[in-house]
Amino acid sequence: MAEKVNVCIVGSGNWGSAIAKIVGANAAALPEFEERVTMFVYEEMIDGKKLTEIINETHENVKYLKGHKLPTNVVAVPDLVEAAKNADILIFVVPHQFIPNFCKQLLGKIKPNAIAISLIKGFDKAEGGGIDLISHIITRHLKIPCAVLMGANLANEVAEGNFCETTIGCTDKKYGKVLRDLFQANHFRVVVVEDADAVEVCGALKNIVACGAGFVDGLKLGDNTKAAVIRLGLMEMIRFVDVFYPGSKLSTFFESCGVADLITTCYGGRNRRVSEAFVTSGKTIEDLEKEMLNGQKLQGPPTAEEVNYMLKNKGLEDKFPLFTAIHKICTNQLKPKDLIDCIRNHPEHMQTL
Ligand SMILES: NC(=O)C1=CN([C@@H]2O[C@H](COP(=O)(O)OP(=O)(O)OC[C@H]3O[C@@H](n4cnc5c(N)ncnc54)[C@H](O)[C@@H]3O)[C@@H](O)[C@H]2O)C=CC1
Ligand SMILES: O=C(CO)COP(=O)(O)O
Repeated sequence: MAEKVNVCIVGSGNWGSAIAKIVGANAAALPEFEERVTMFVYEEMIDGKKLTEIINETHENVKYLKGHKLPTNVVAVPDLVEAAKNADILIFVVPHQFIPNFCKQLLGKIKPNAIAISLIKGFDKAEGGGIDLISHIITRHLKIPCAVLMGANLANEVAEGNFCETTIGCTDKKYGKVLRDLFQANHFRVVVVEDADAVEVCGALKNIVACGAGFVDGLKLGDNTKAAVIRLGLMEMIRFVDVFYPGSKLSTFFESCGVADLITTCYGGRNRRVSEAFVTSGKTIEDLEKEMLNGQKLQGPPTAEEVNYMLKNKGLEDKFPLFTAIHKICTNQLKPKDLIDCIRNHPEHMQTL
């Protein structure tokens, strides 16, 4: 690591902006970091003015995190390579569907000894019928190590300064300290574990379950049904990690990235909210995303699609009936009311005595 560690935040949406509050404050306060933090902002016009200019003048991301001041040492940069080129630590925090394109743009343009950390929840479809973890895509394209940070971290609540926990998954212990220093705050407590793949998979999969929780809310089936969906979702998450990421630890599910993130997203997240409206309004998920989220992006429906792509290819759809039903509801192959029939005879109910 450089004498003064340079940090770049790649992304400036709802979570990107909330984490910029913490990272910016830590970079300003801690001697190991360079004070100036660059933040790549996907440029757009807001009432005739560039978003980067608004952020640099008012220190507020008025579109994605209204009402919160960013530290003045966080500098919005509209050019991705310009923002990232001097960074020793690259924090990736963009909706997951954009990451392959970002990696292409950064290839050969960053410091060769930089490290990355991904806050992105989602997968990408891989050739051969499987899926890729976002951190693996970053490492493969940019040839740098990539840790992950996932947890029960609804961005607006983190920005408010309400207490929460998070999990950093980092296979190389030597980066654990600098990453914890960069993210830890009084209200944002970091636990570092080595089981990085499982941490990342938890973060991605819970967004699918949150859609199921939203359907249950929209159908007004009550809290017991929602608890069943959350429990079966957790069991499918554990089975998924068991099947596709063997060697991972069950204990990882008890970190913030596991059960805690599953709960918070199934009660307070965007995926839940839009999925509820999908049932009650009869509109499409794409239309509701535009109407309700003002440019923010849903991760659950595309993640359900990516997971289904792999399960279908491997003939495993029936082993994951909840994930499968949620994907089929999102894509109108099933009606929301069919959800319960799909999970009534879940493999979890078939345990022999
Ligand atoms: N918002 C939250 O509460 C949390 C989000 N996350 C995860 O963090 C990741 C990023 O989420 P958010 O920061 O909330 O993003 P967001 O949902 O607010 O998405 C908007 C961002 O996408 C950018 N964008 C839109 N179109 C684009 C394009 N064509 N190319 C590149 N960028 C484009 C926008 O400029 C904006 O920065 C996601 O994987 C999400 O699951 C994780 C924890 C909490
Ligand atoms: O990941 C999140 C909380 O940890 C945010 O979930 P949503 O994208 O559903 O809002």
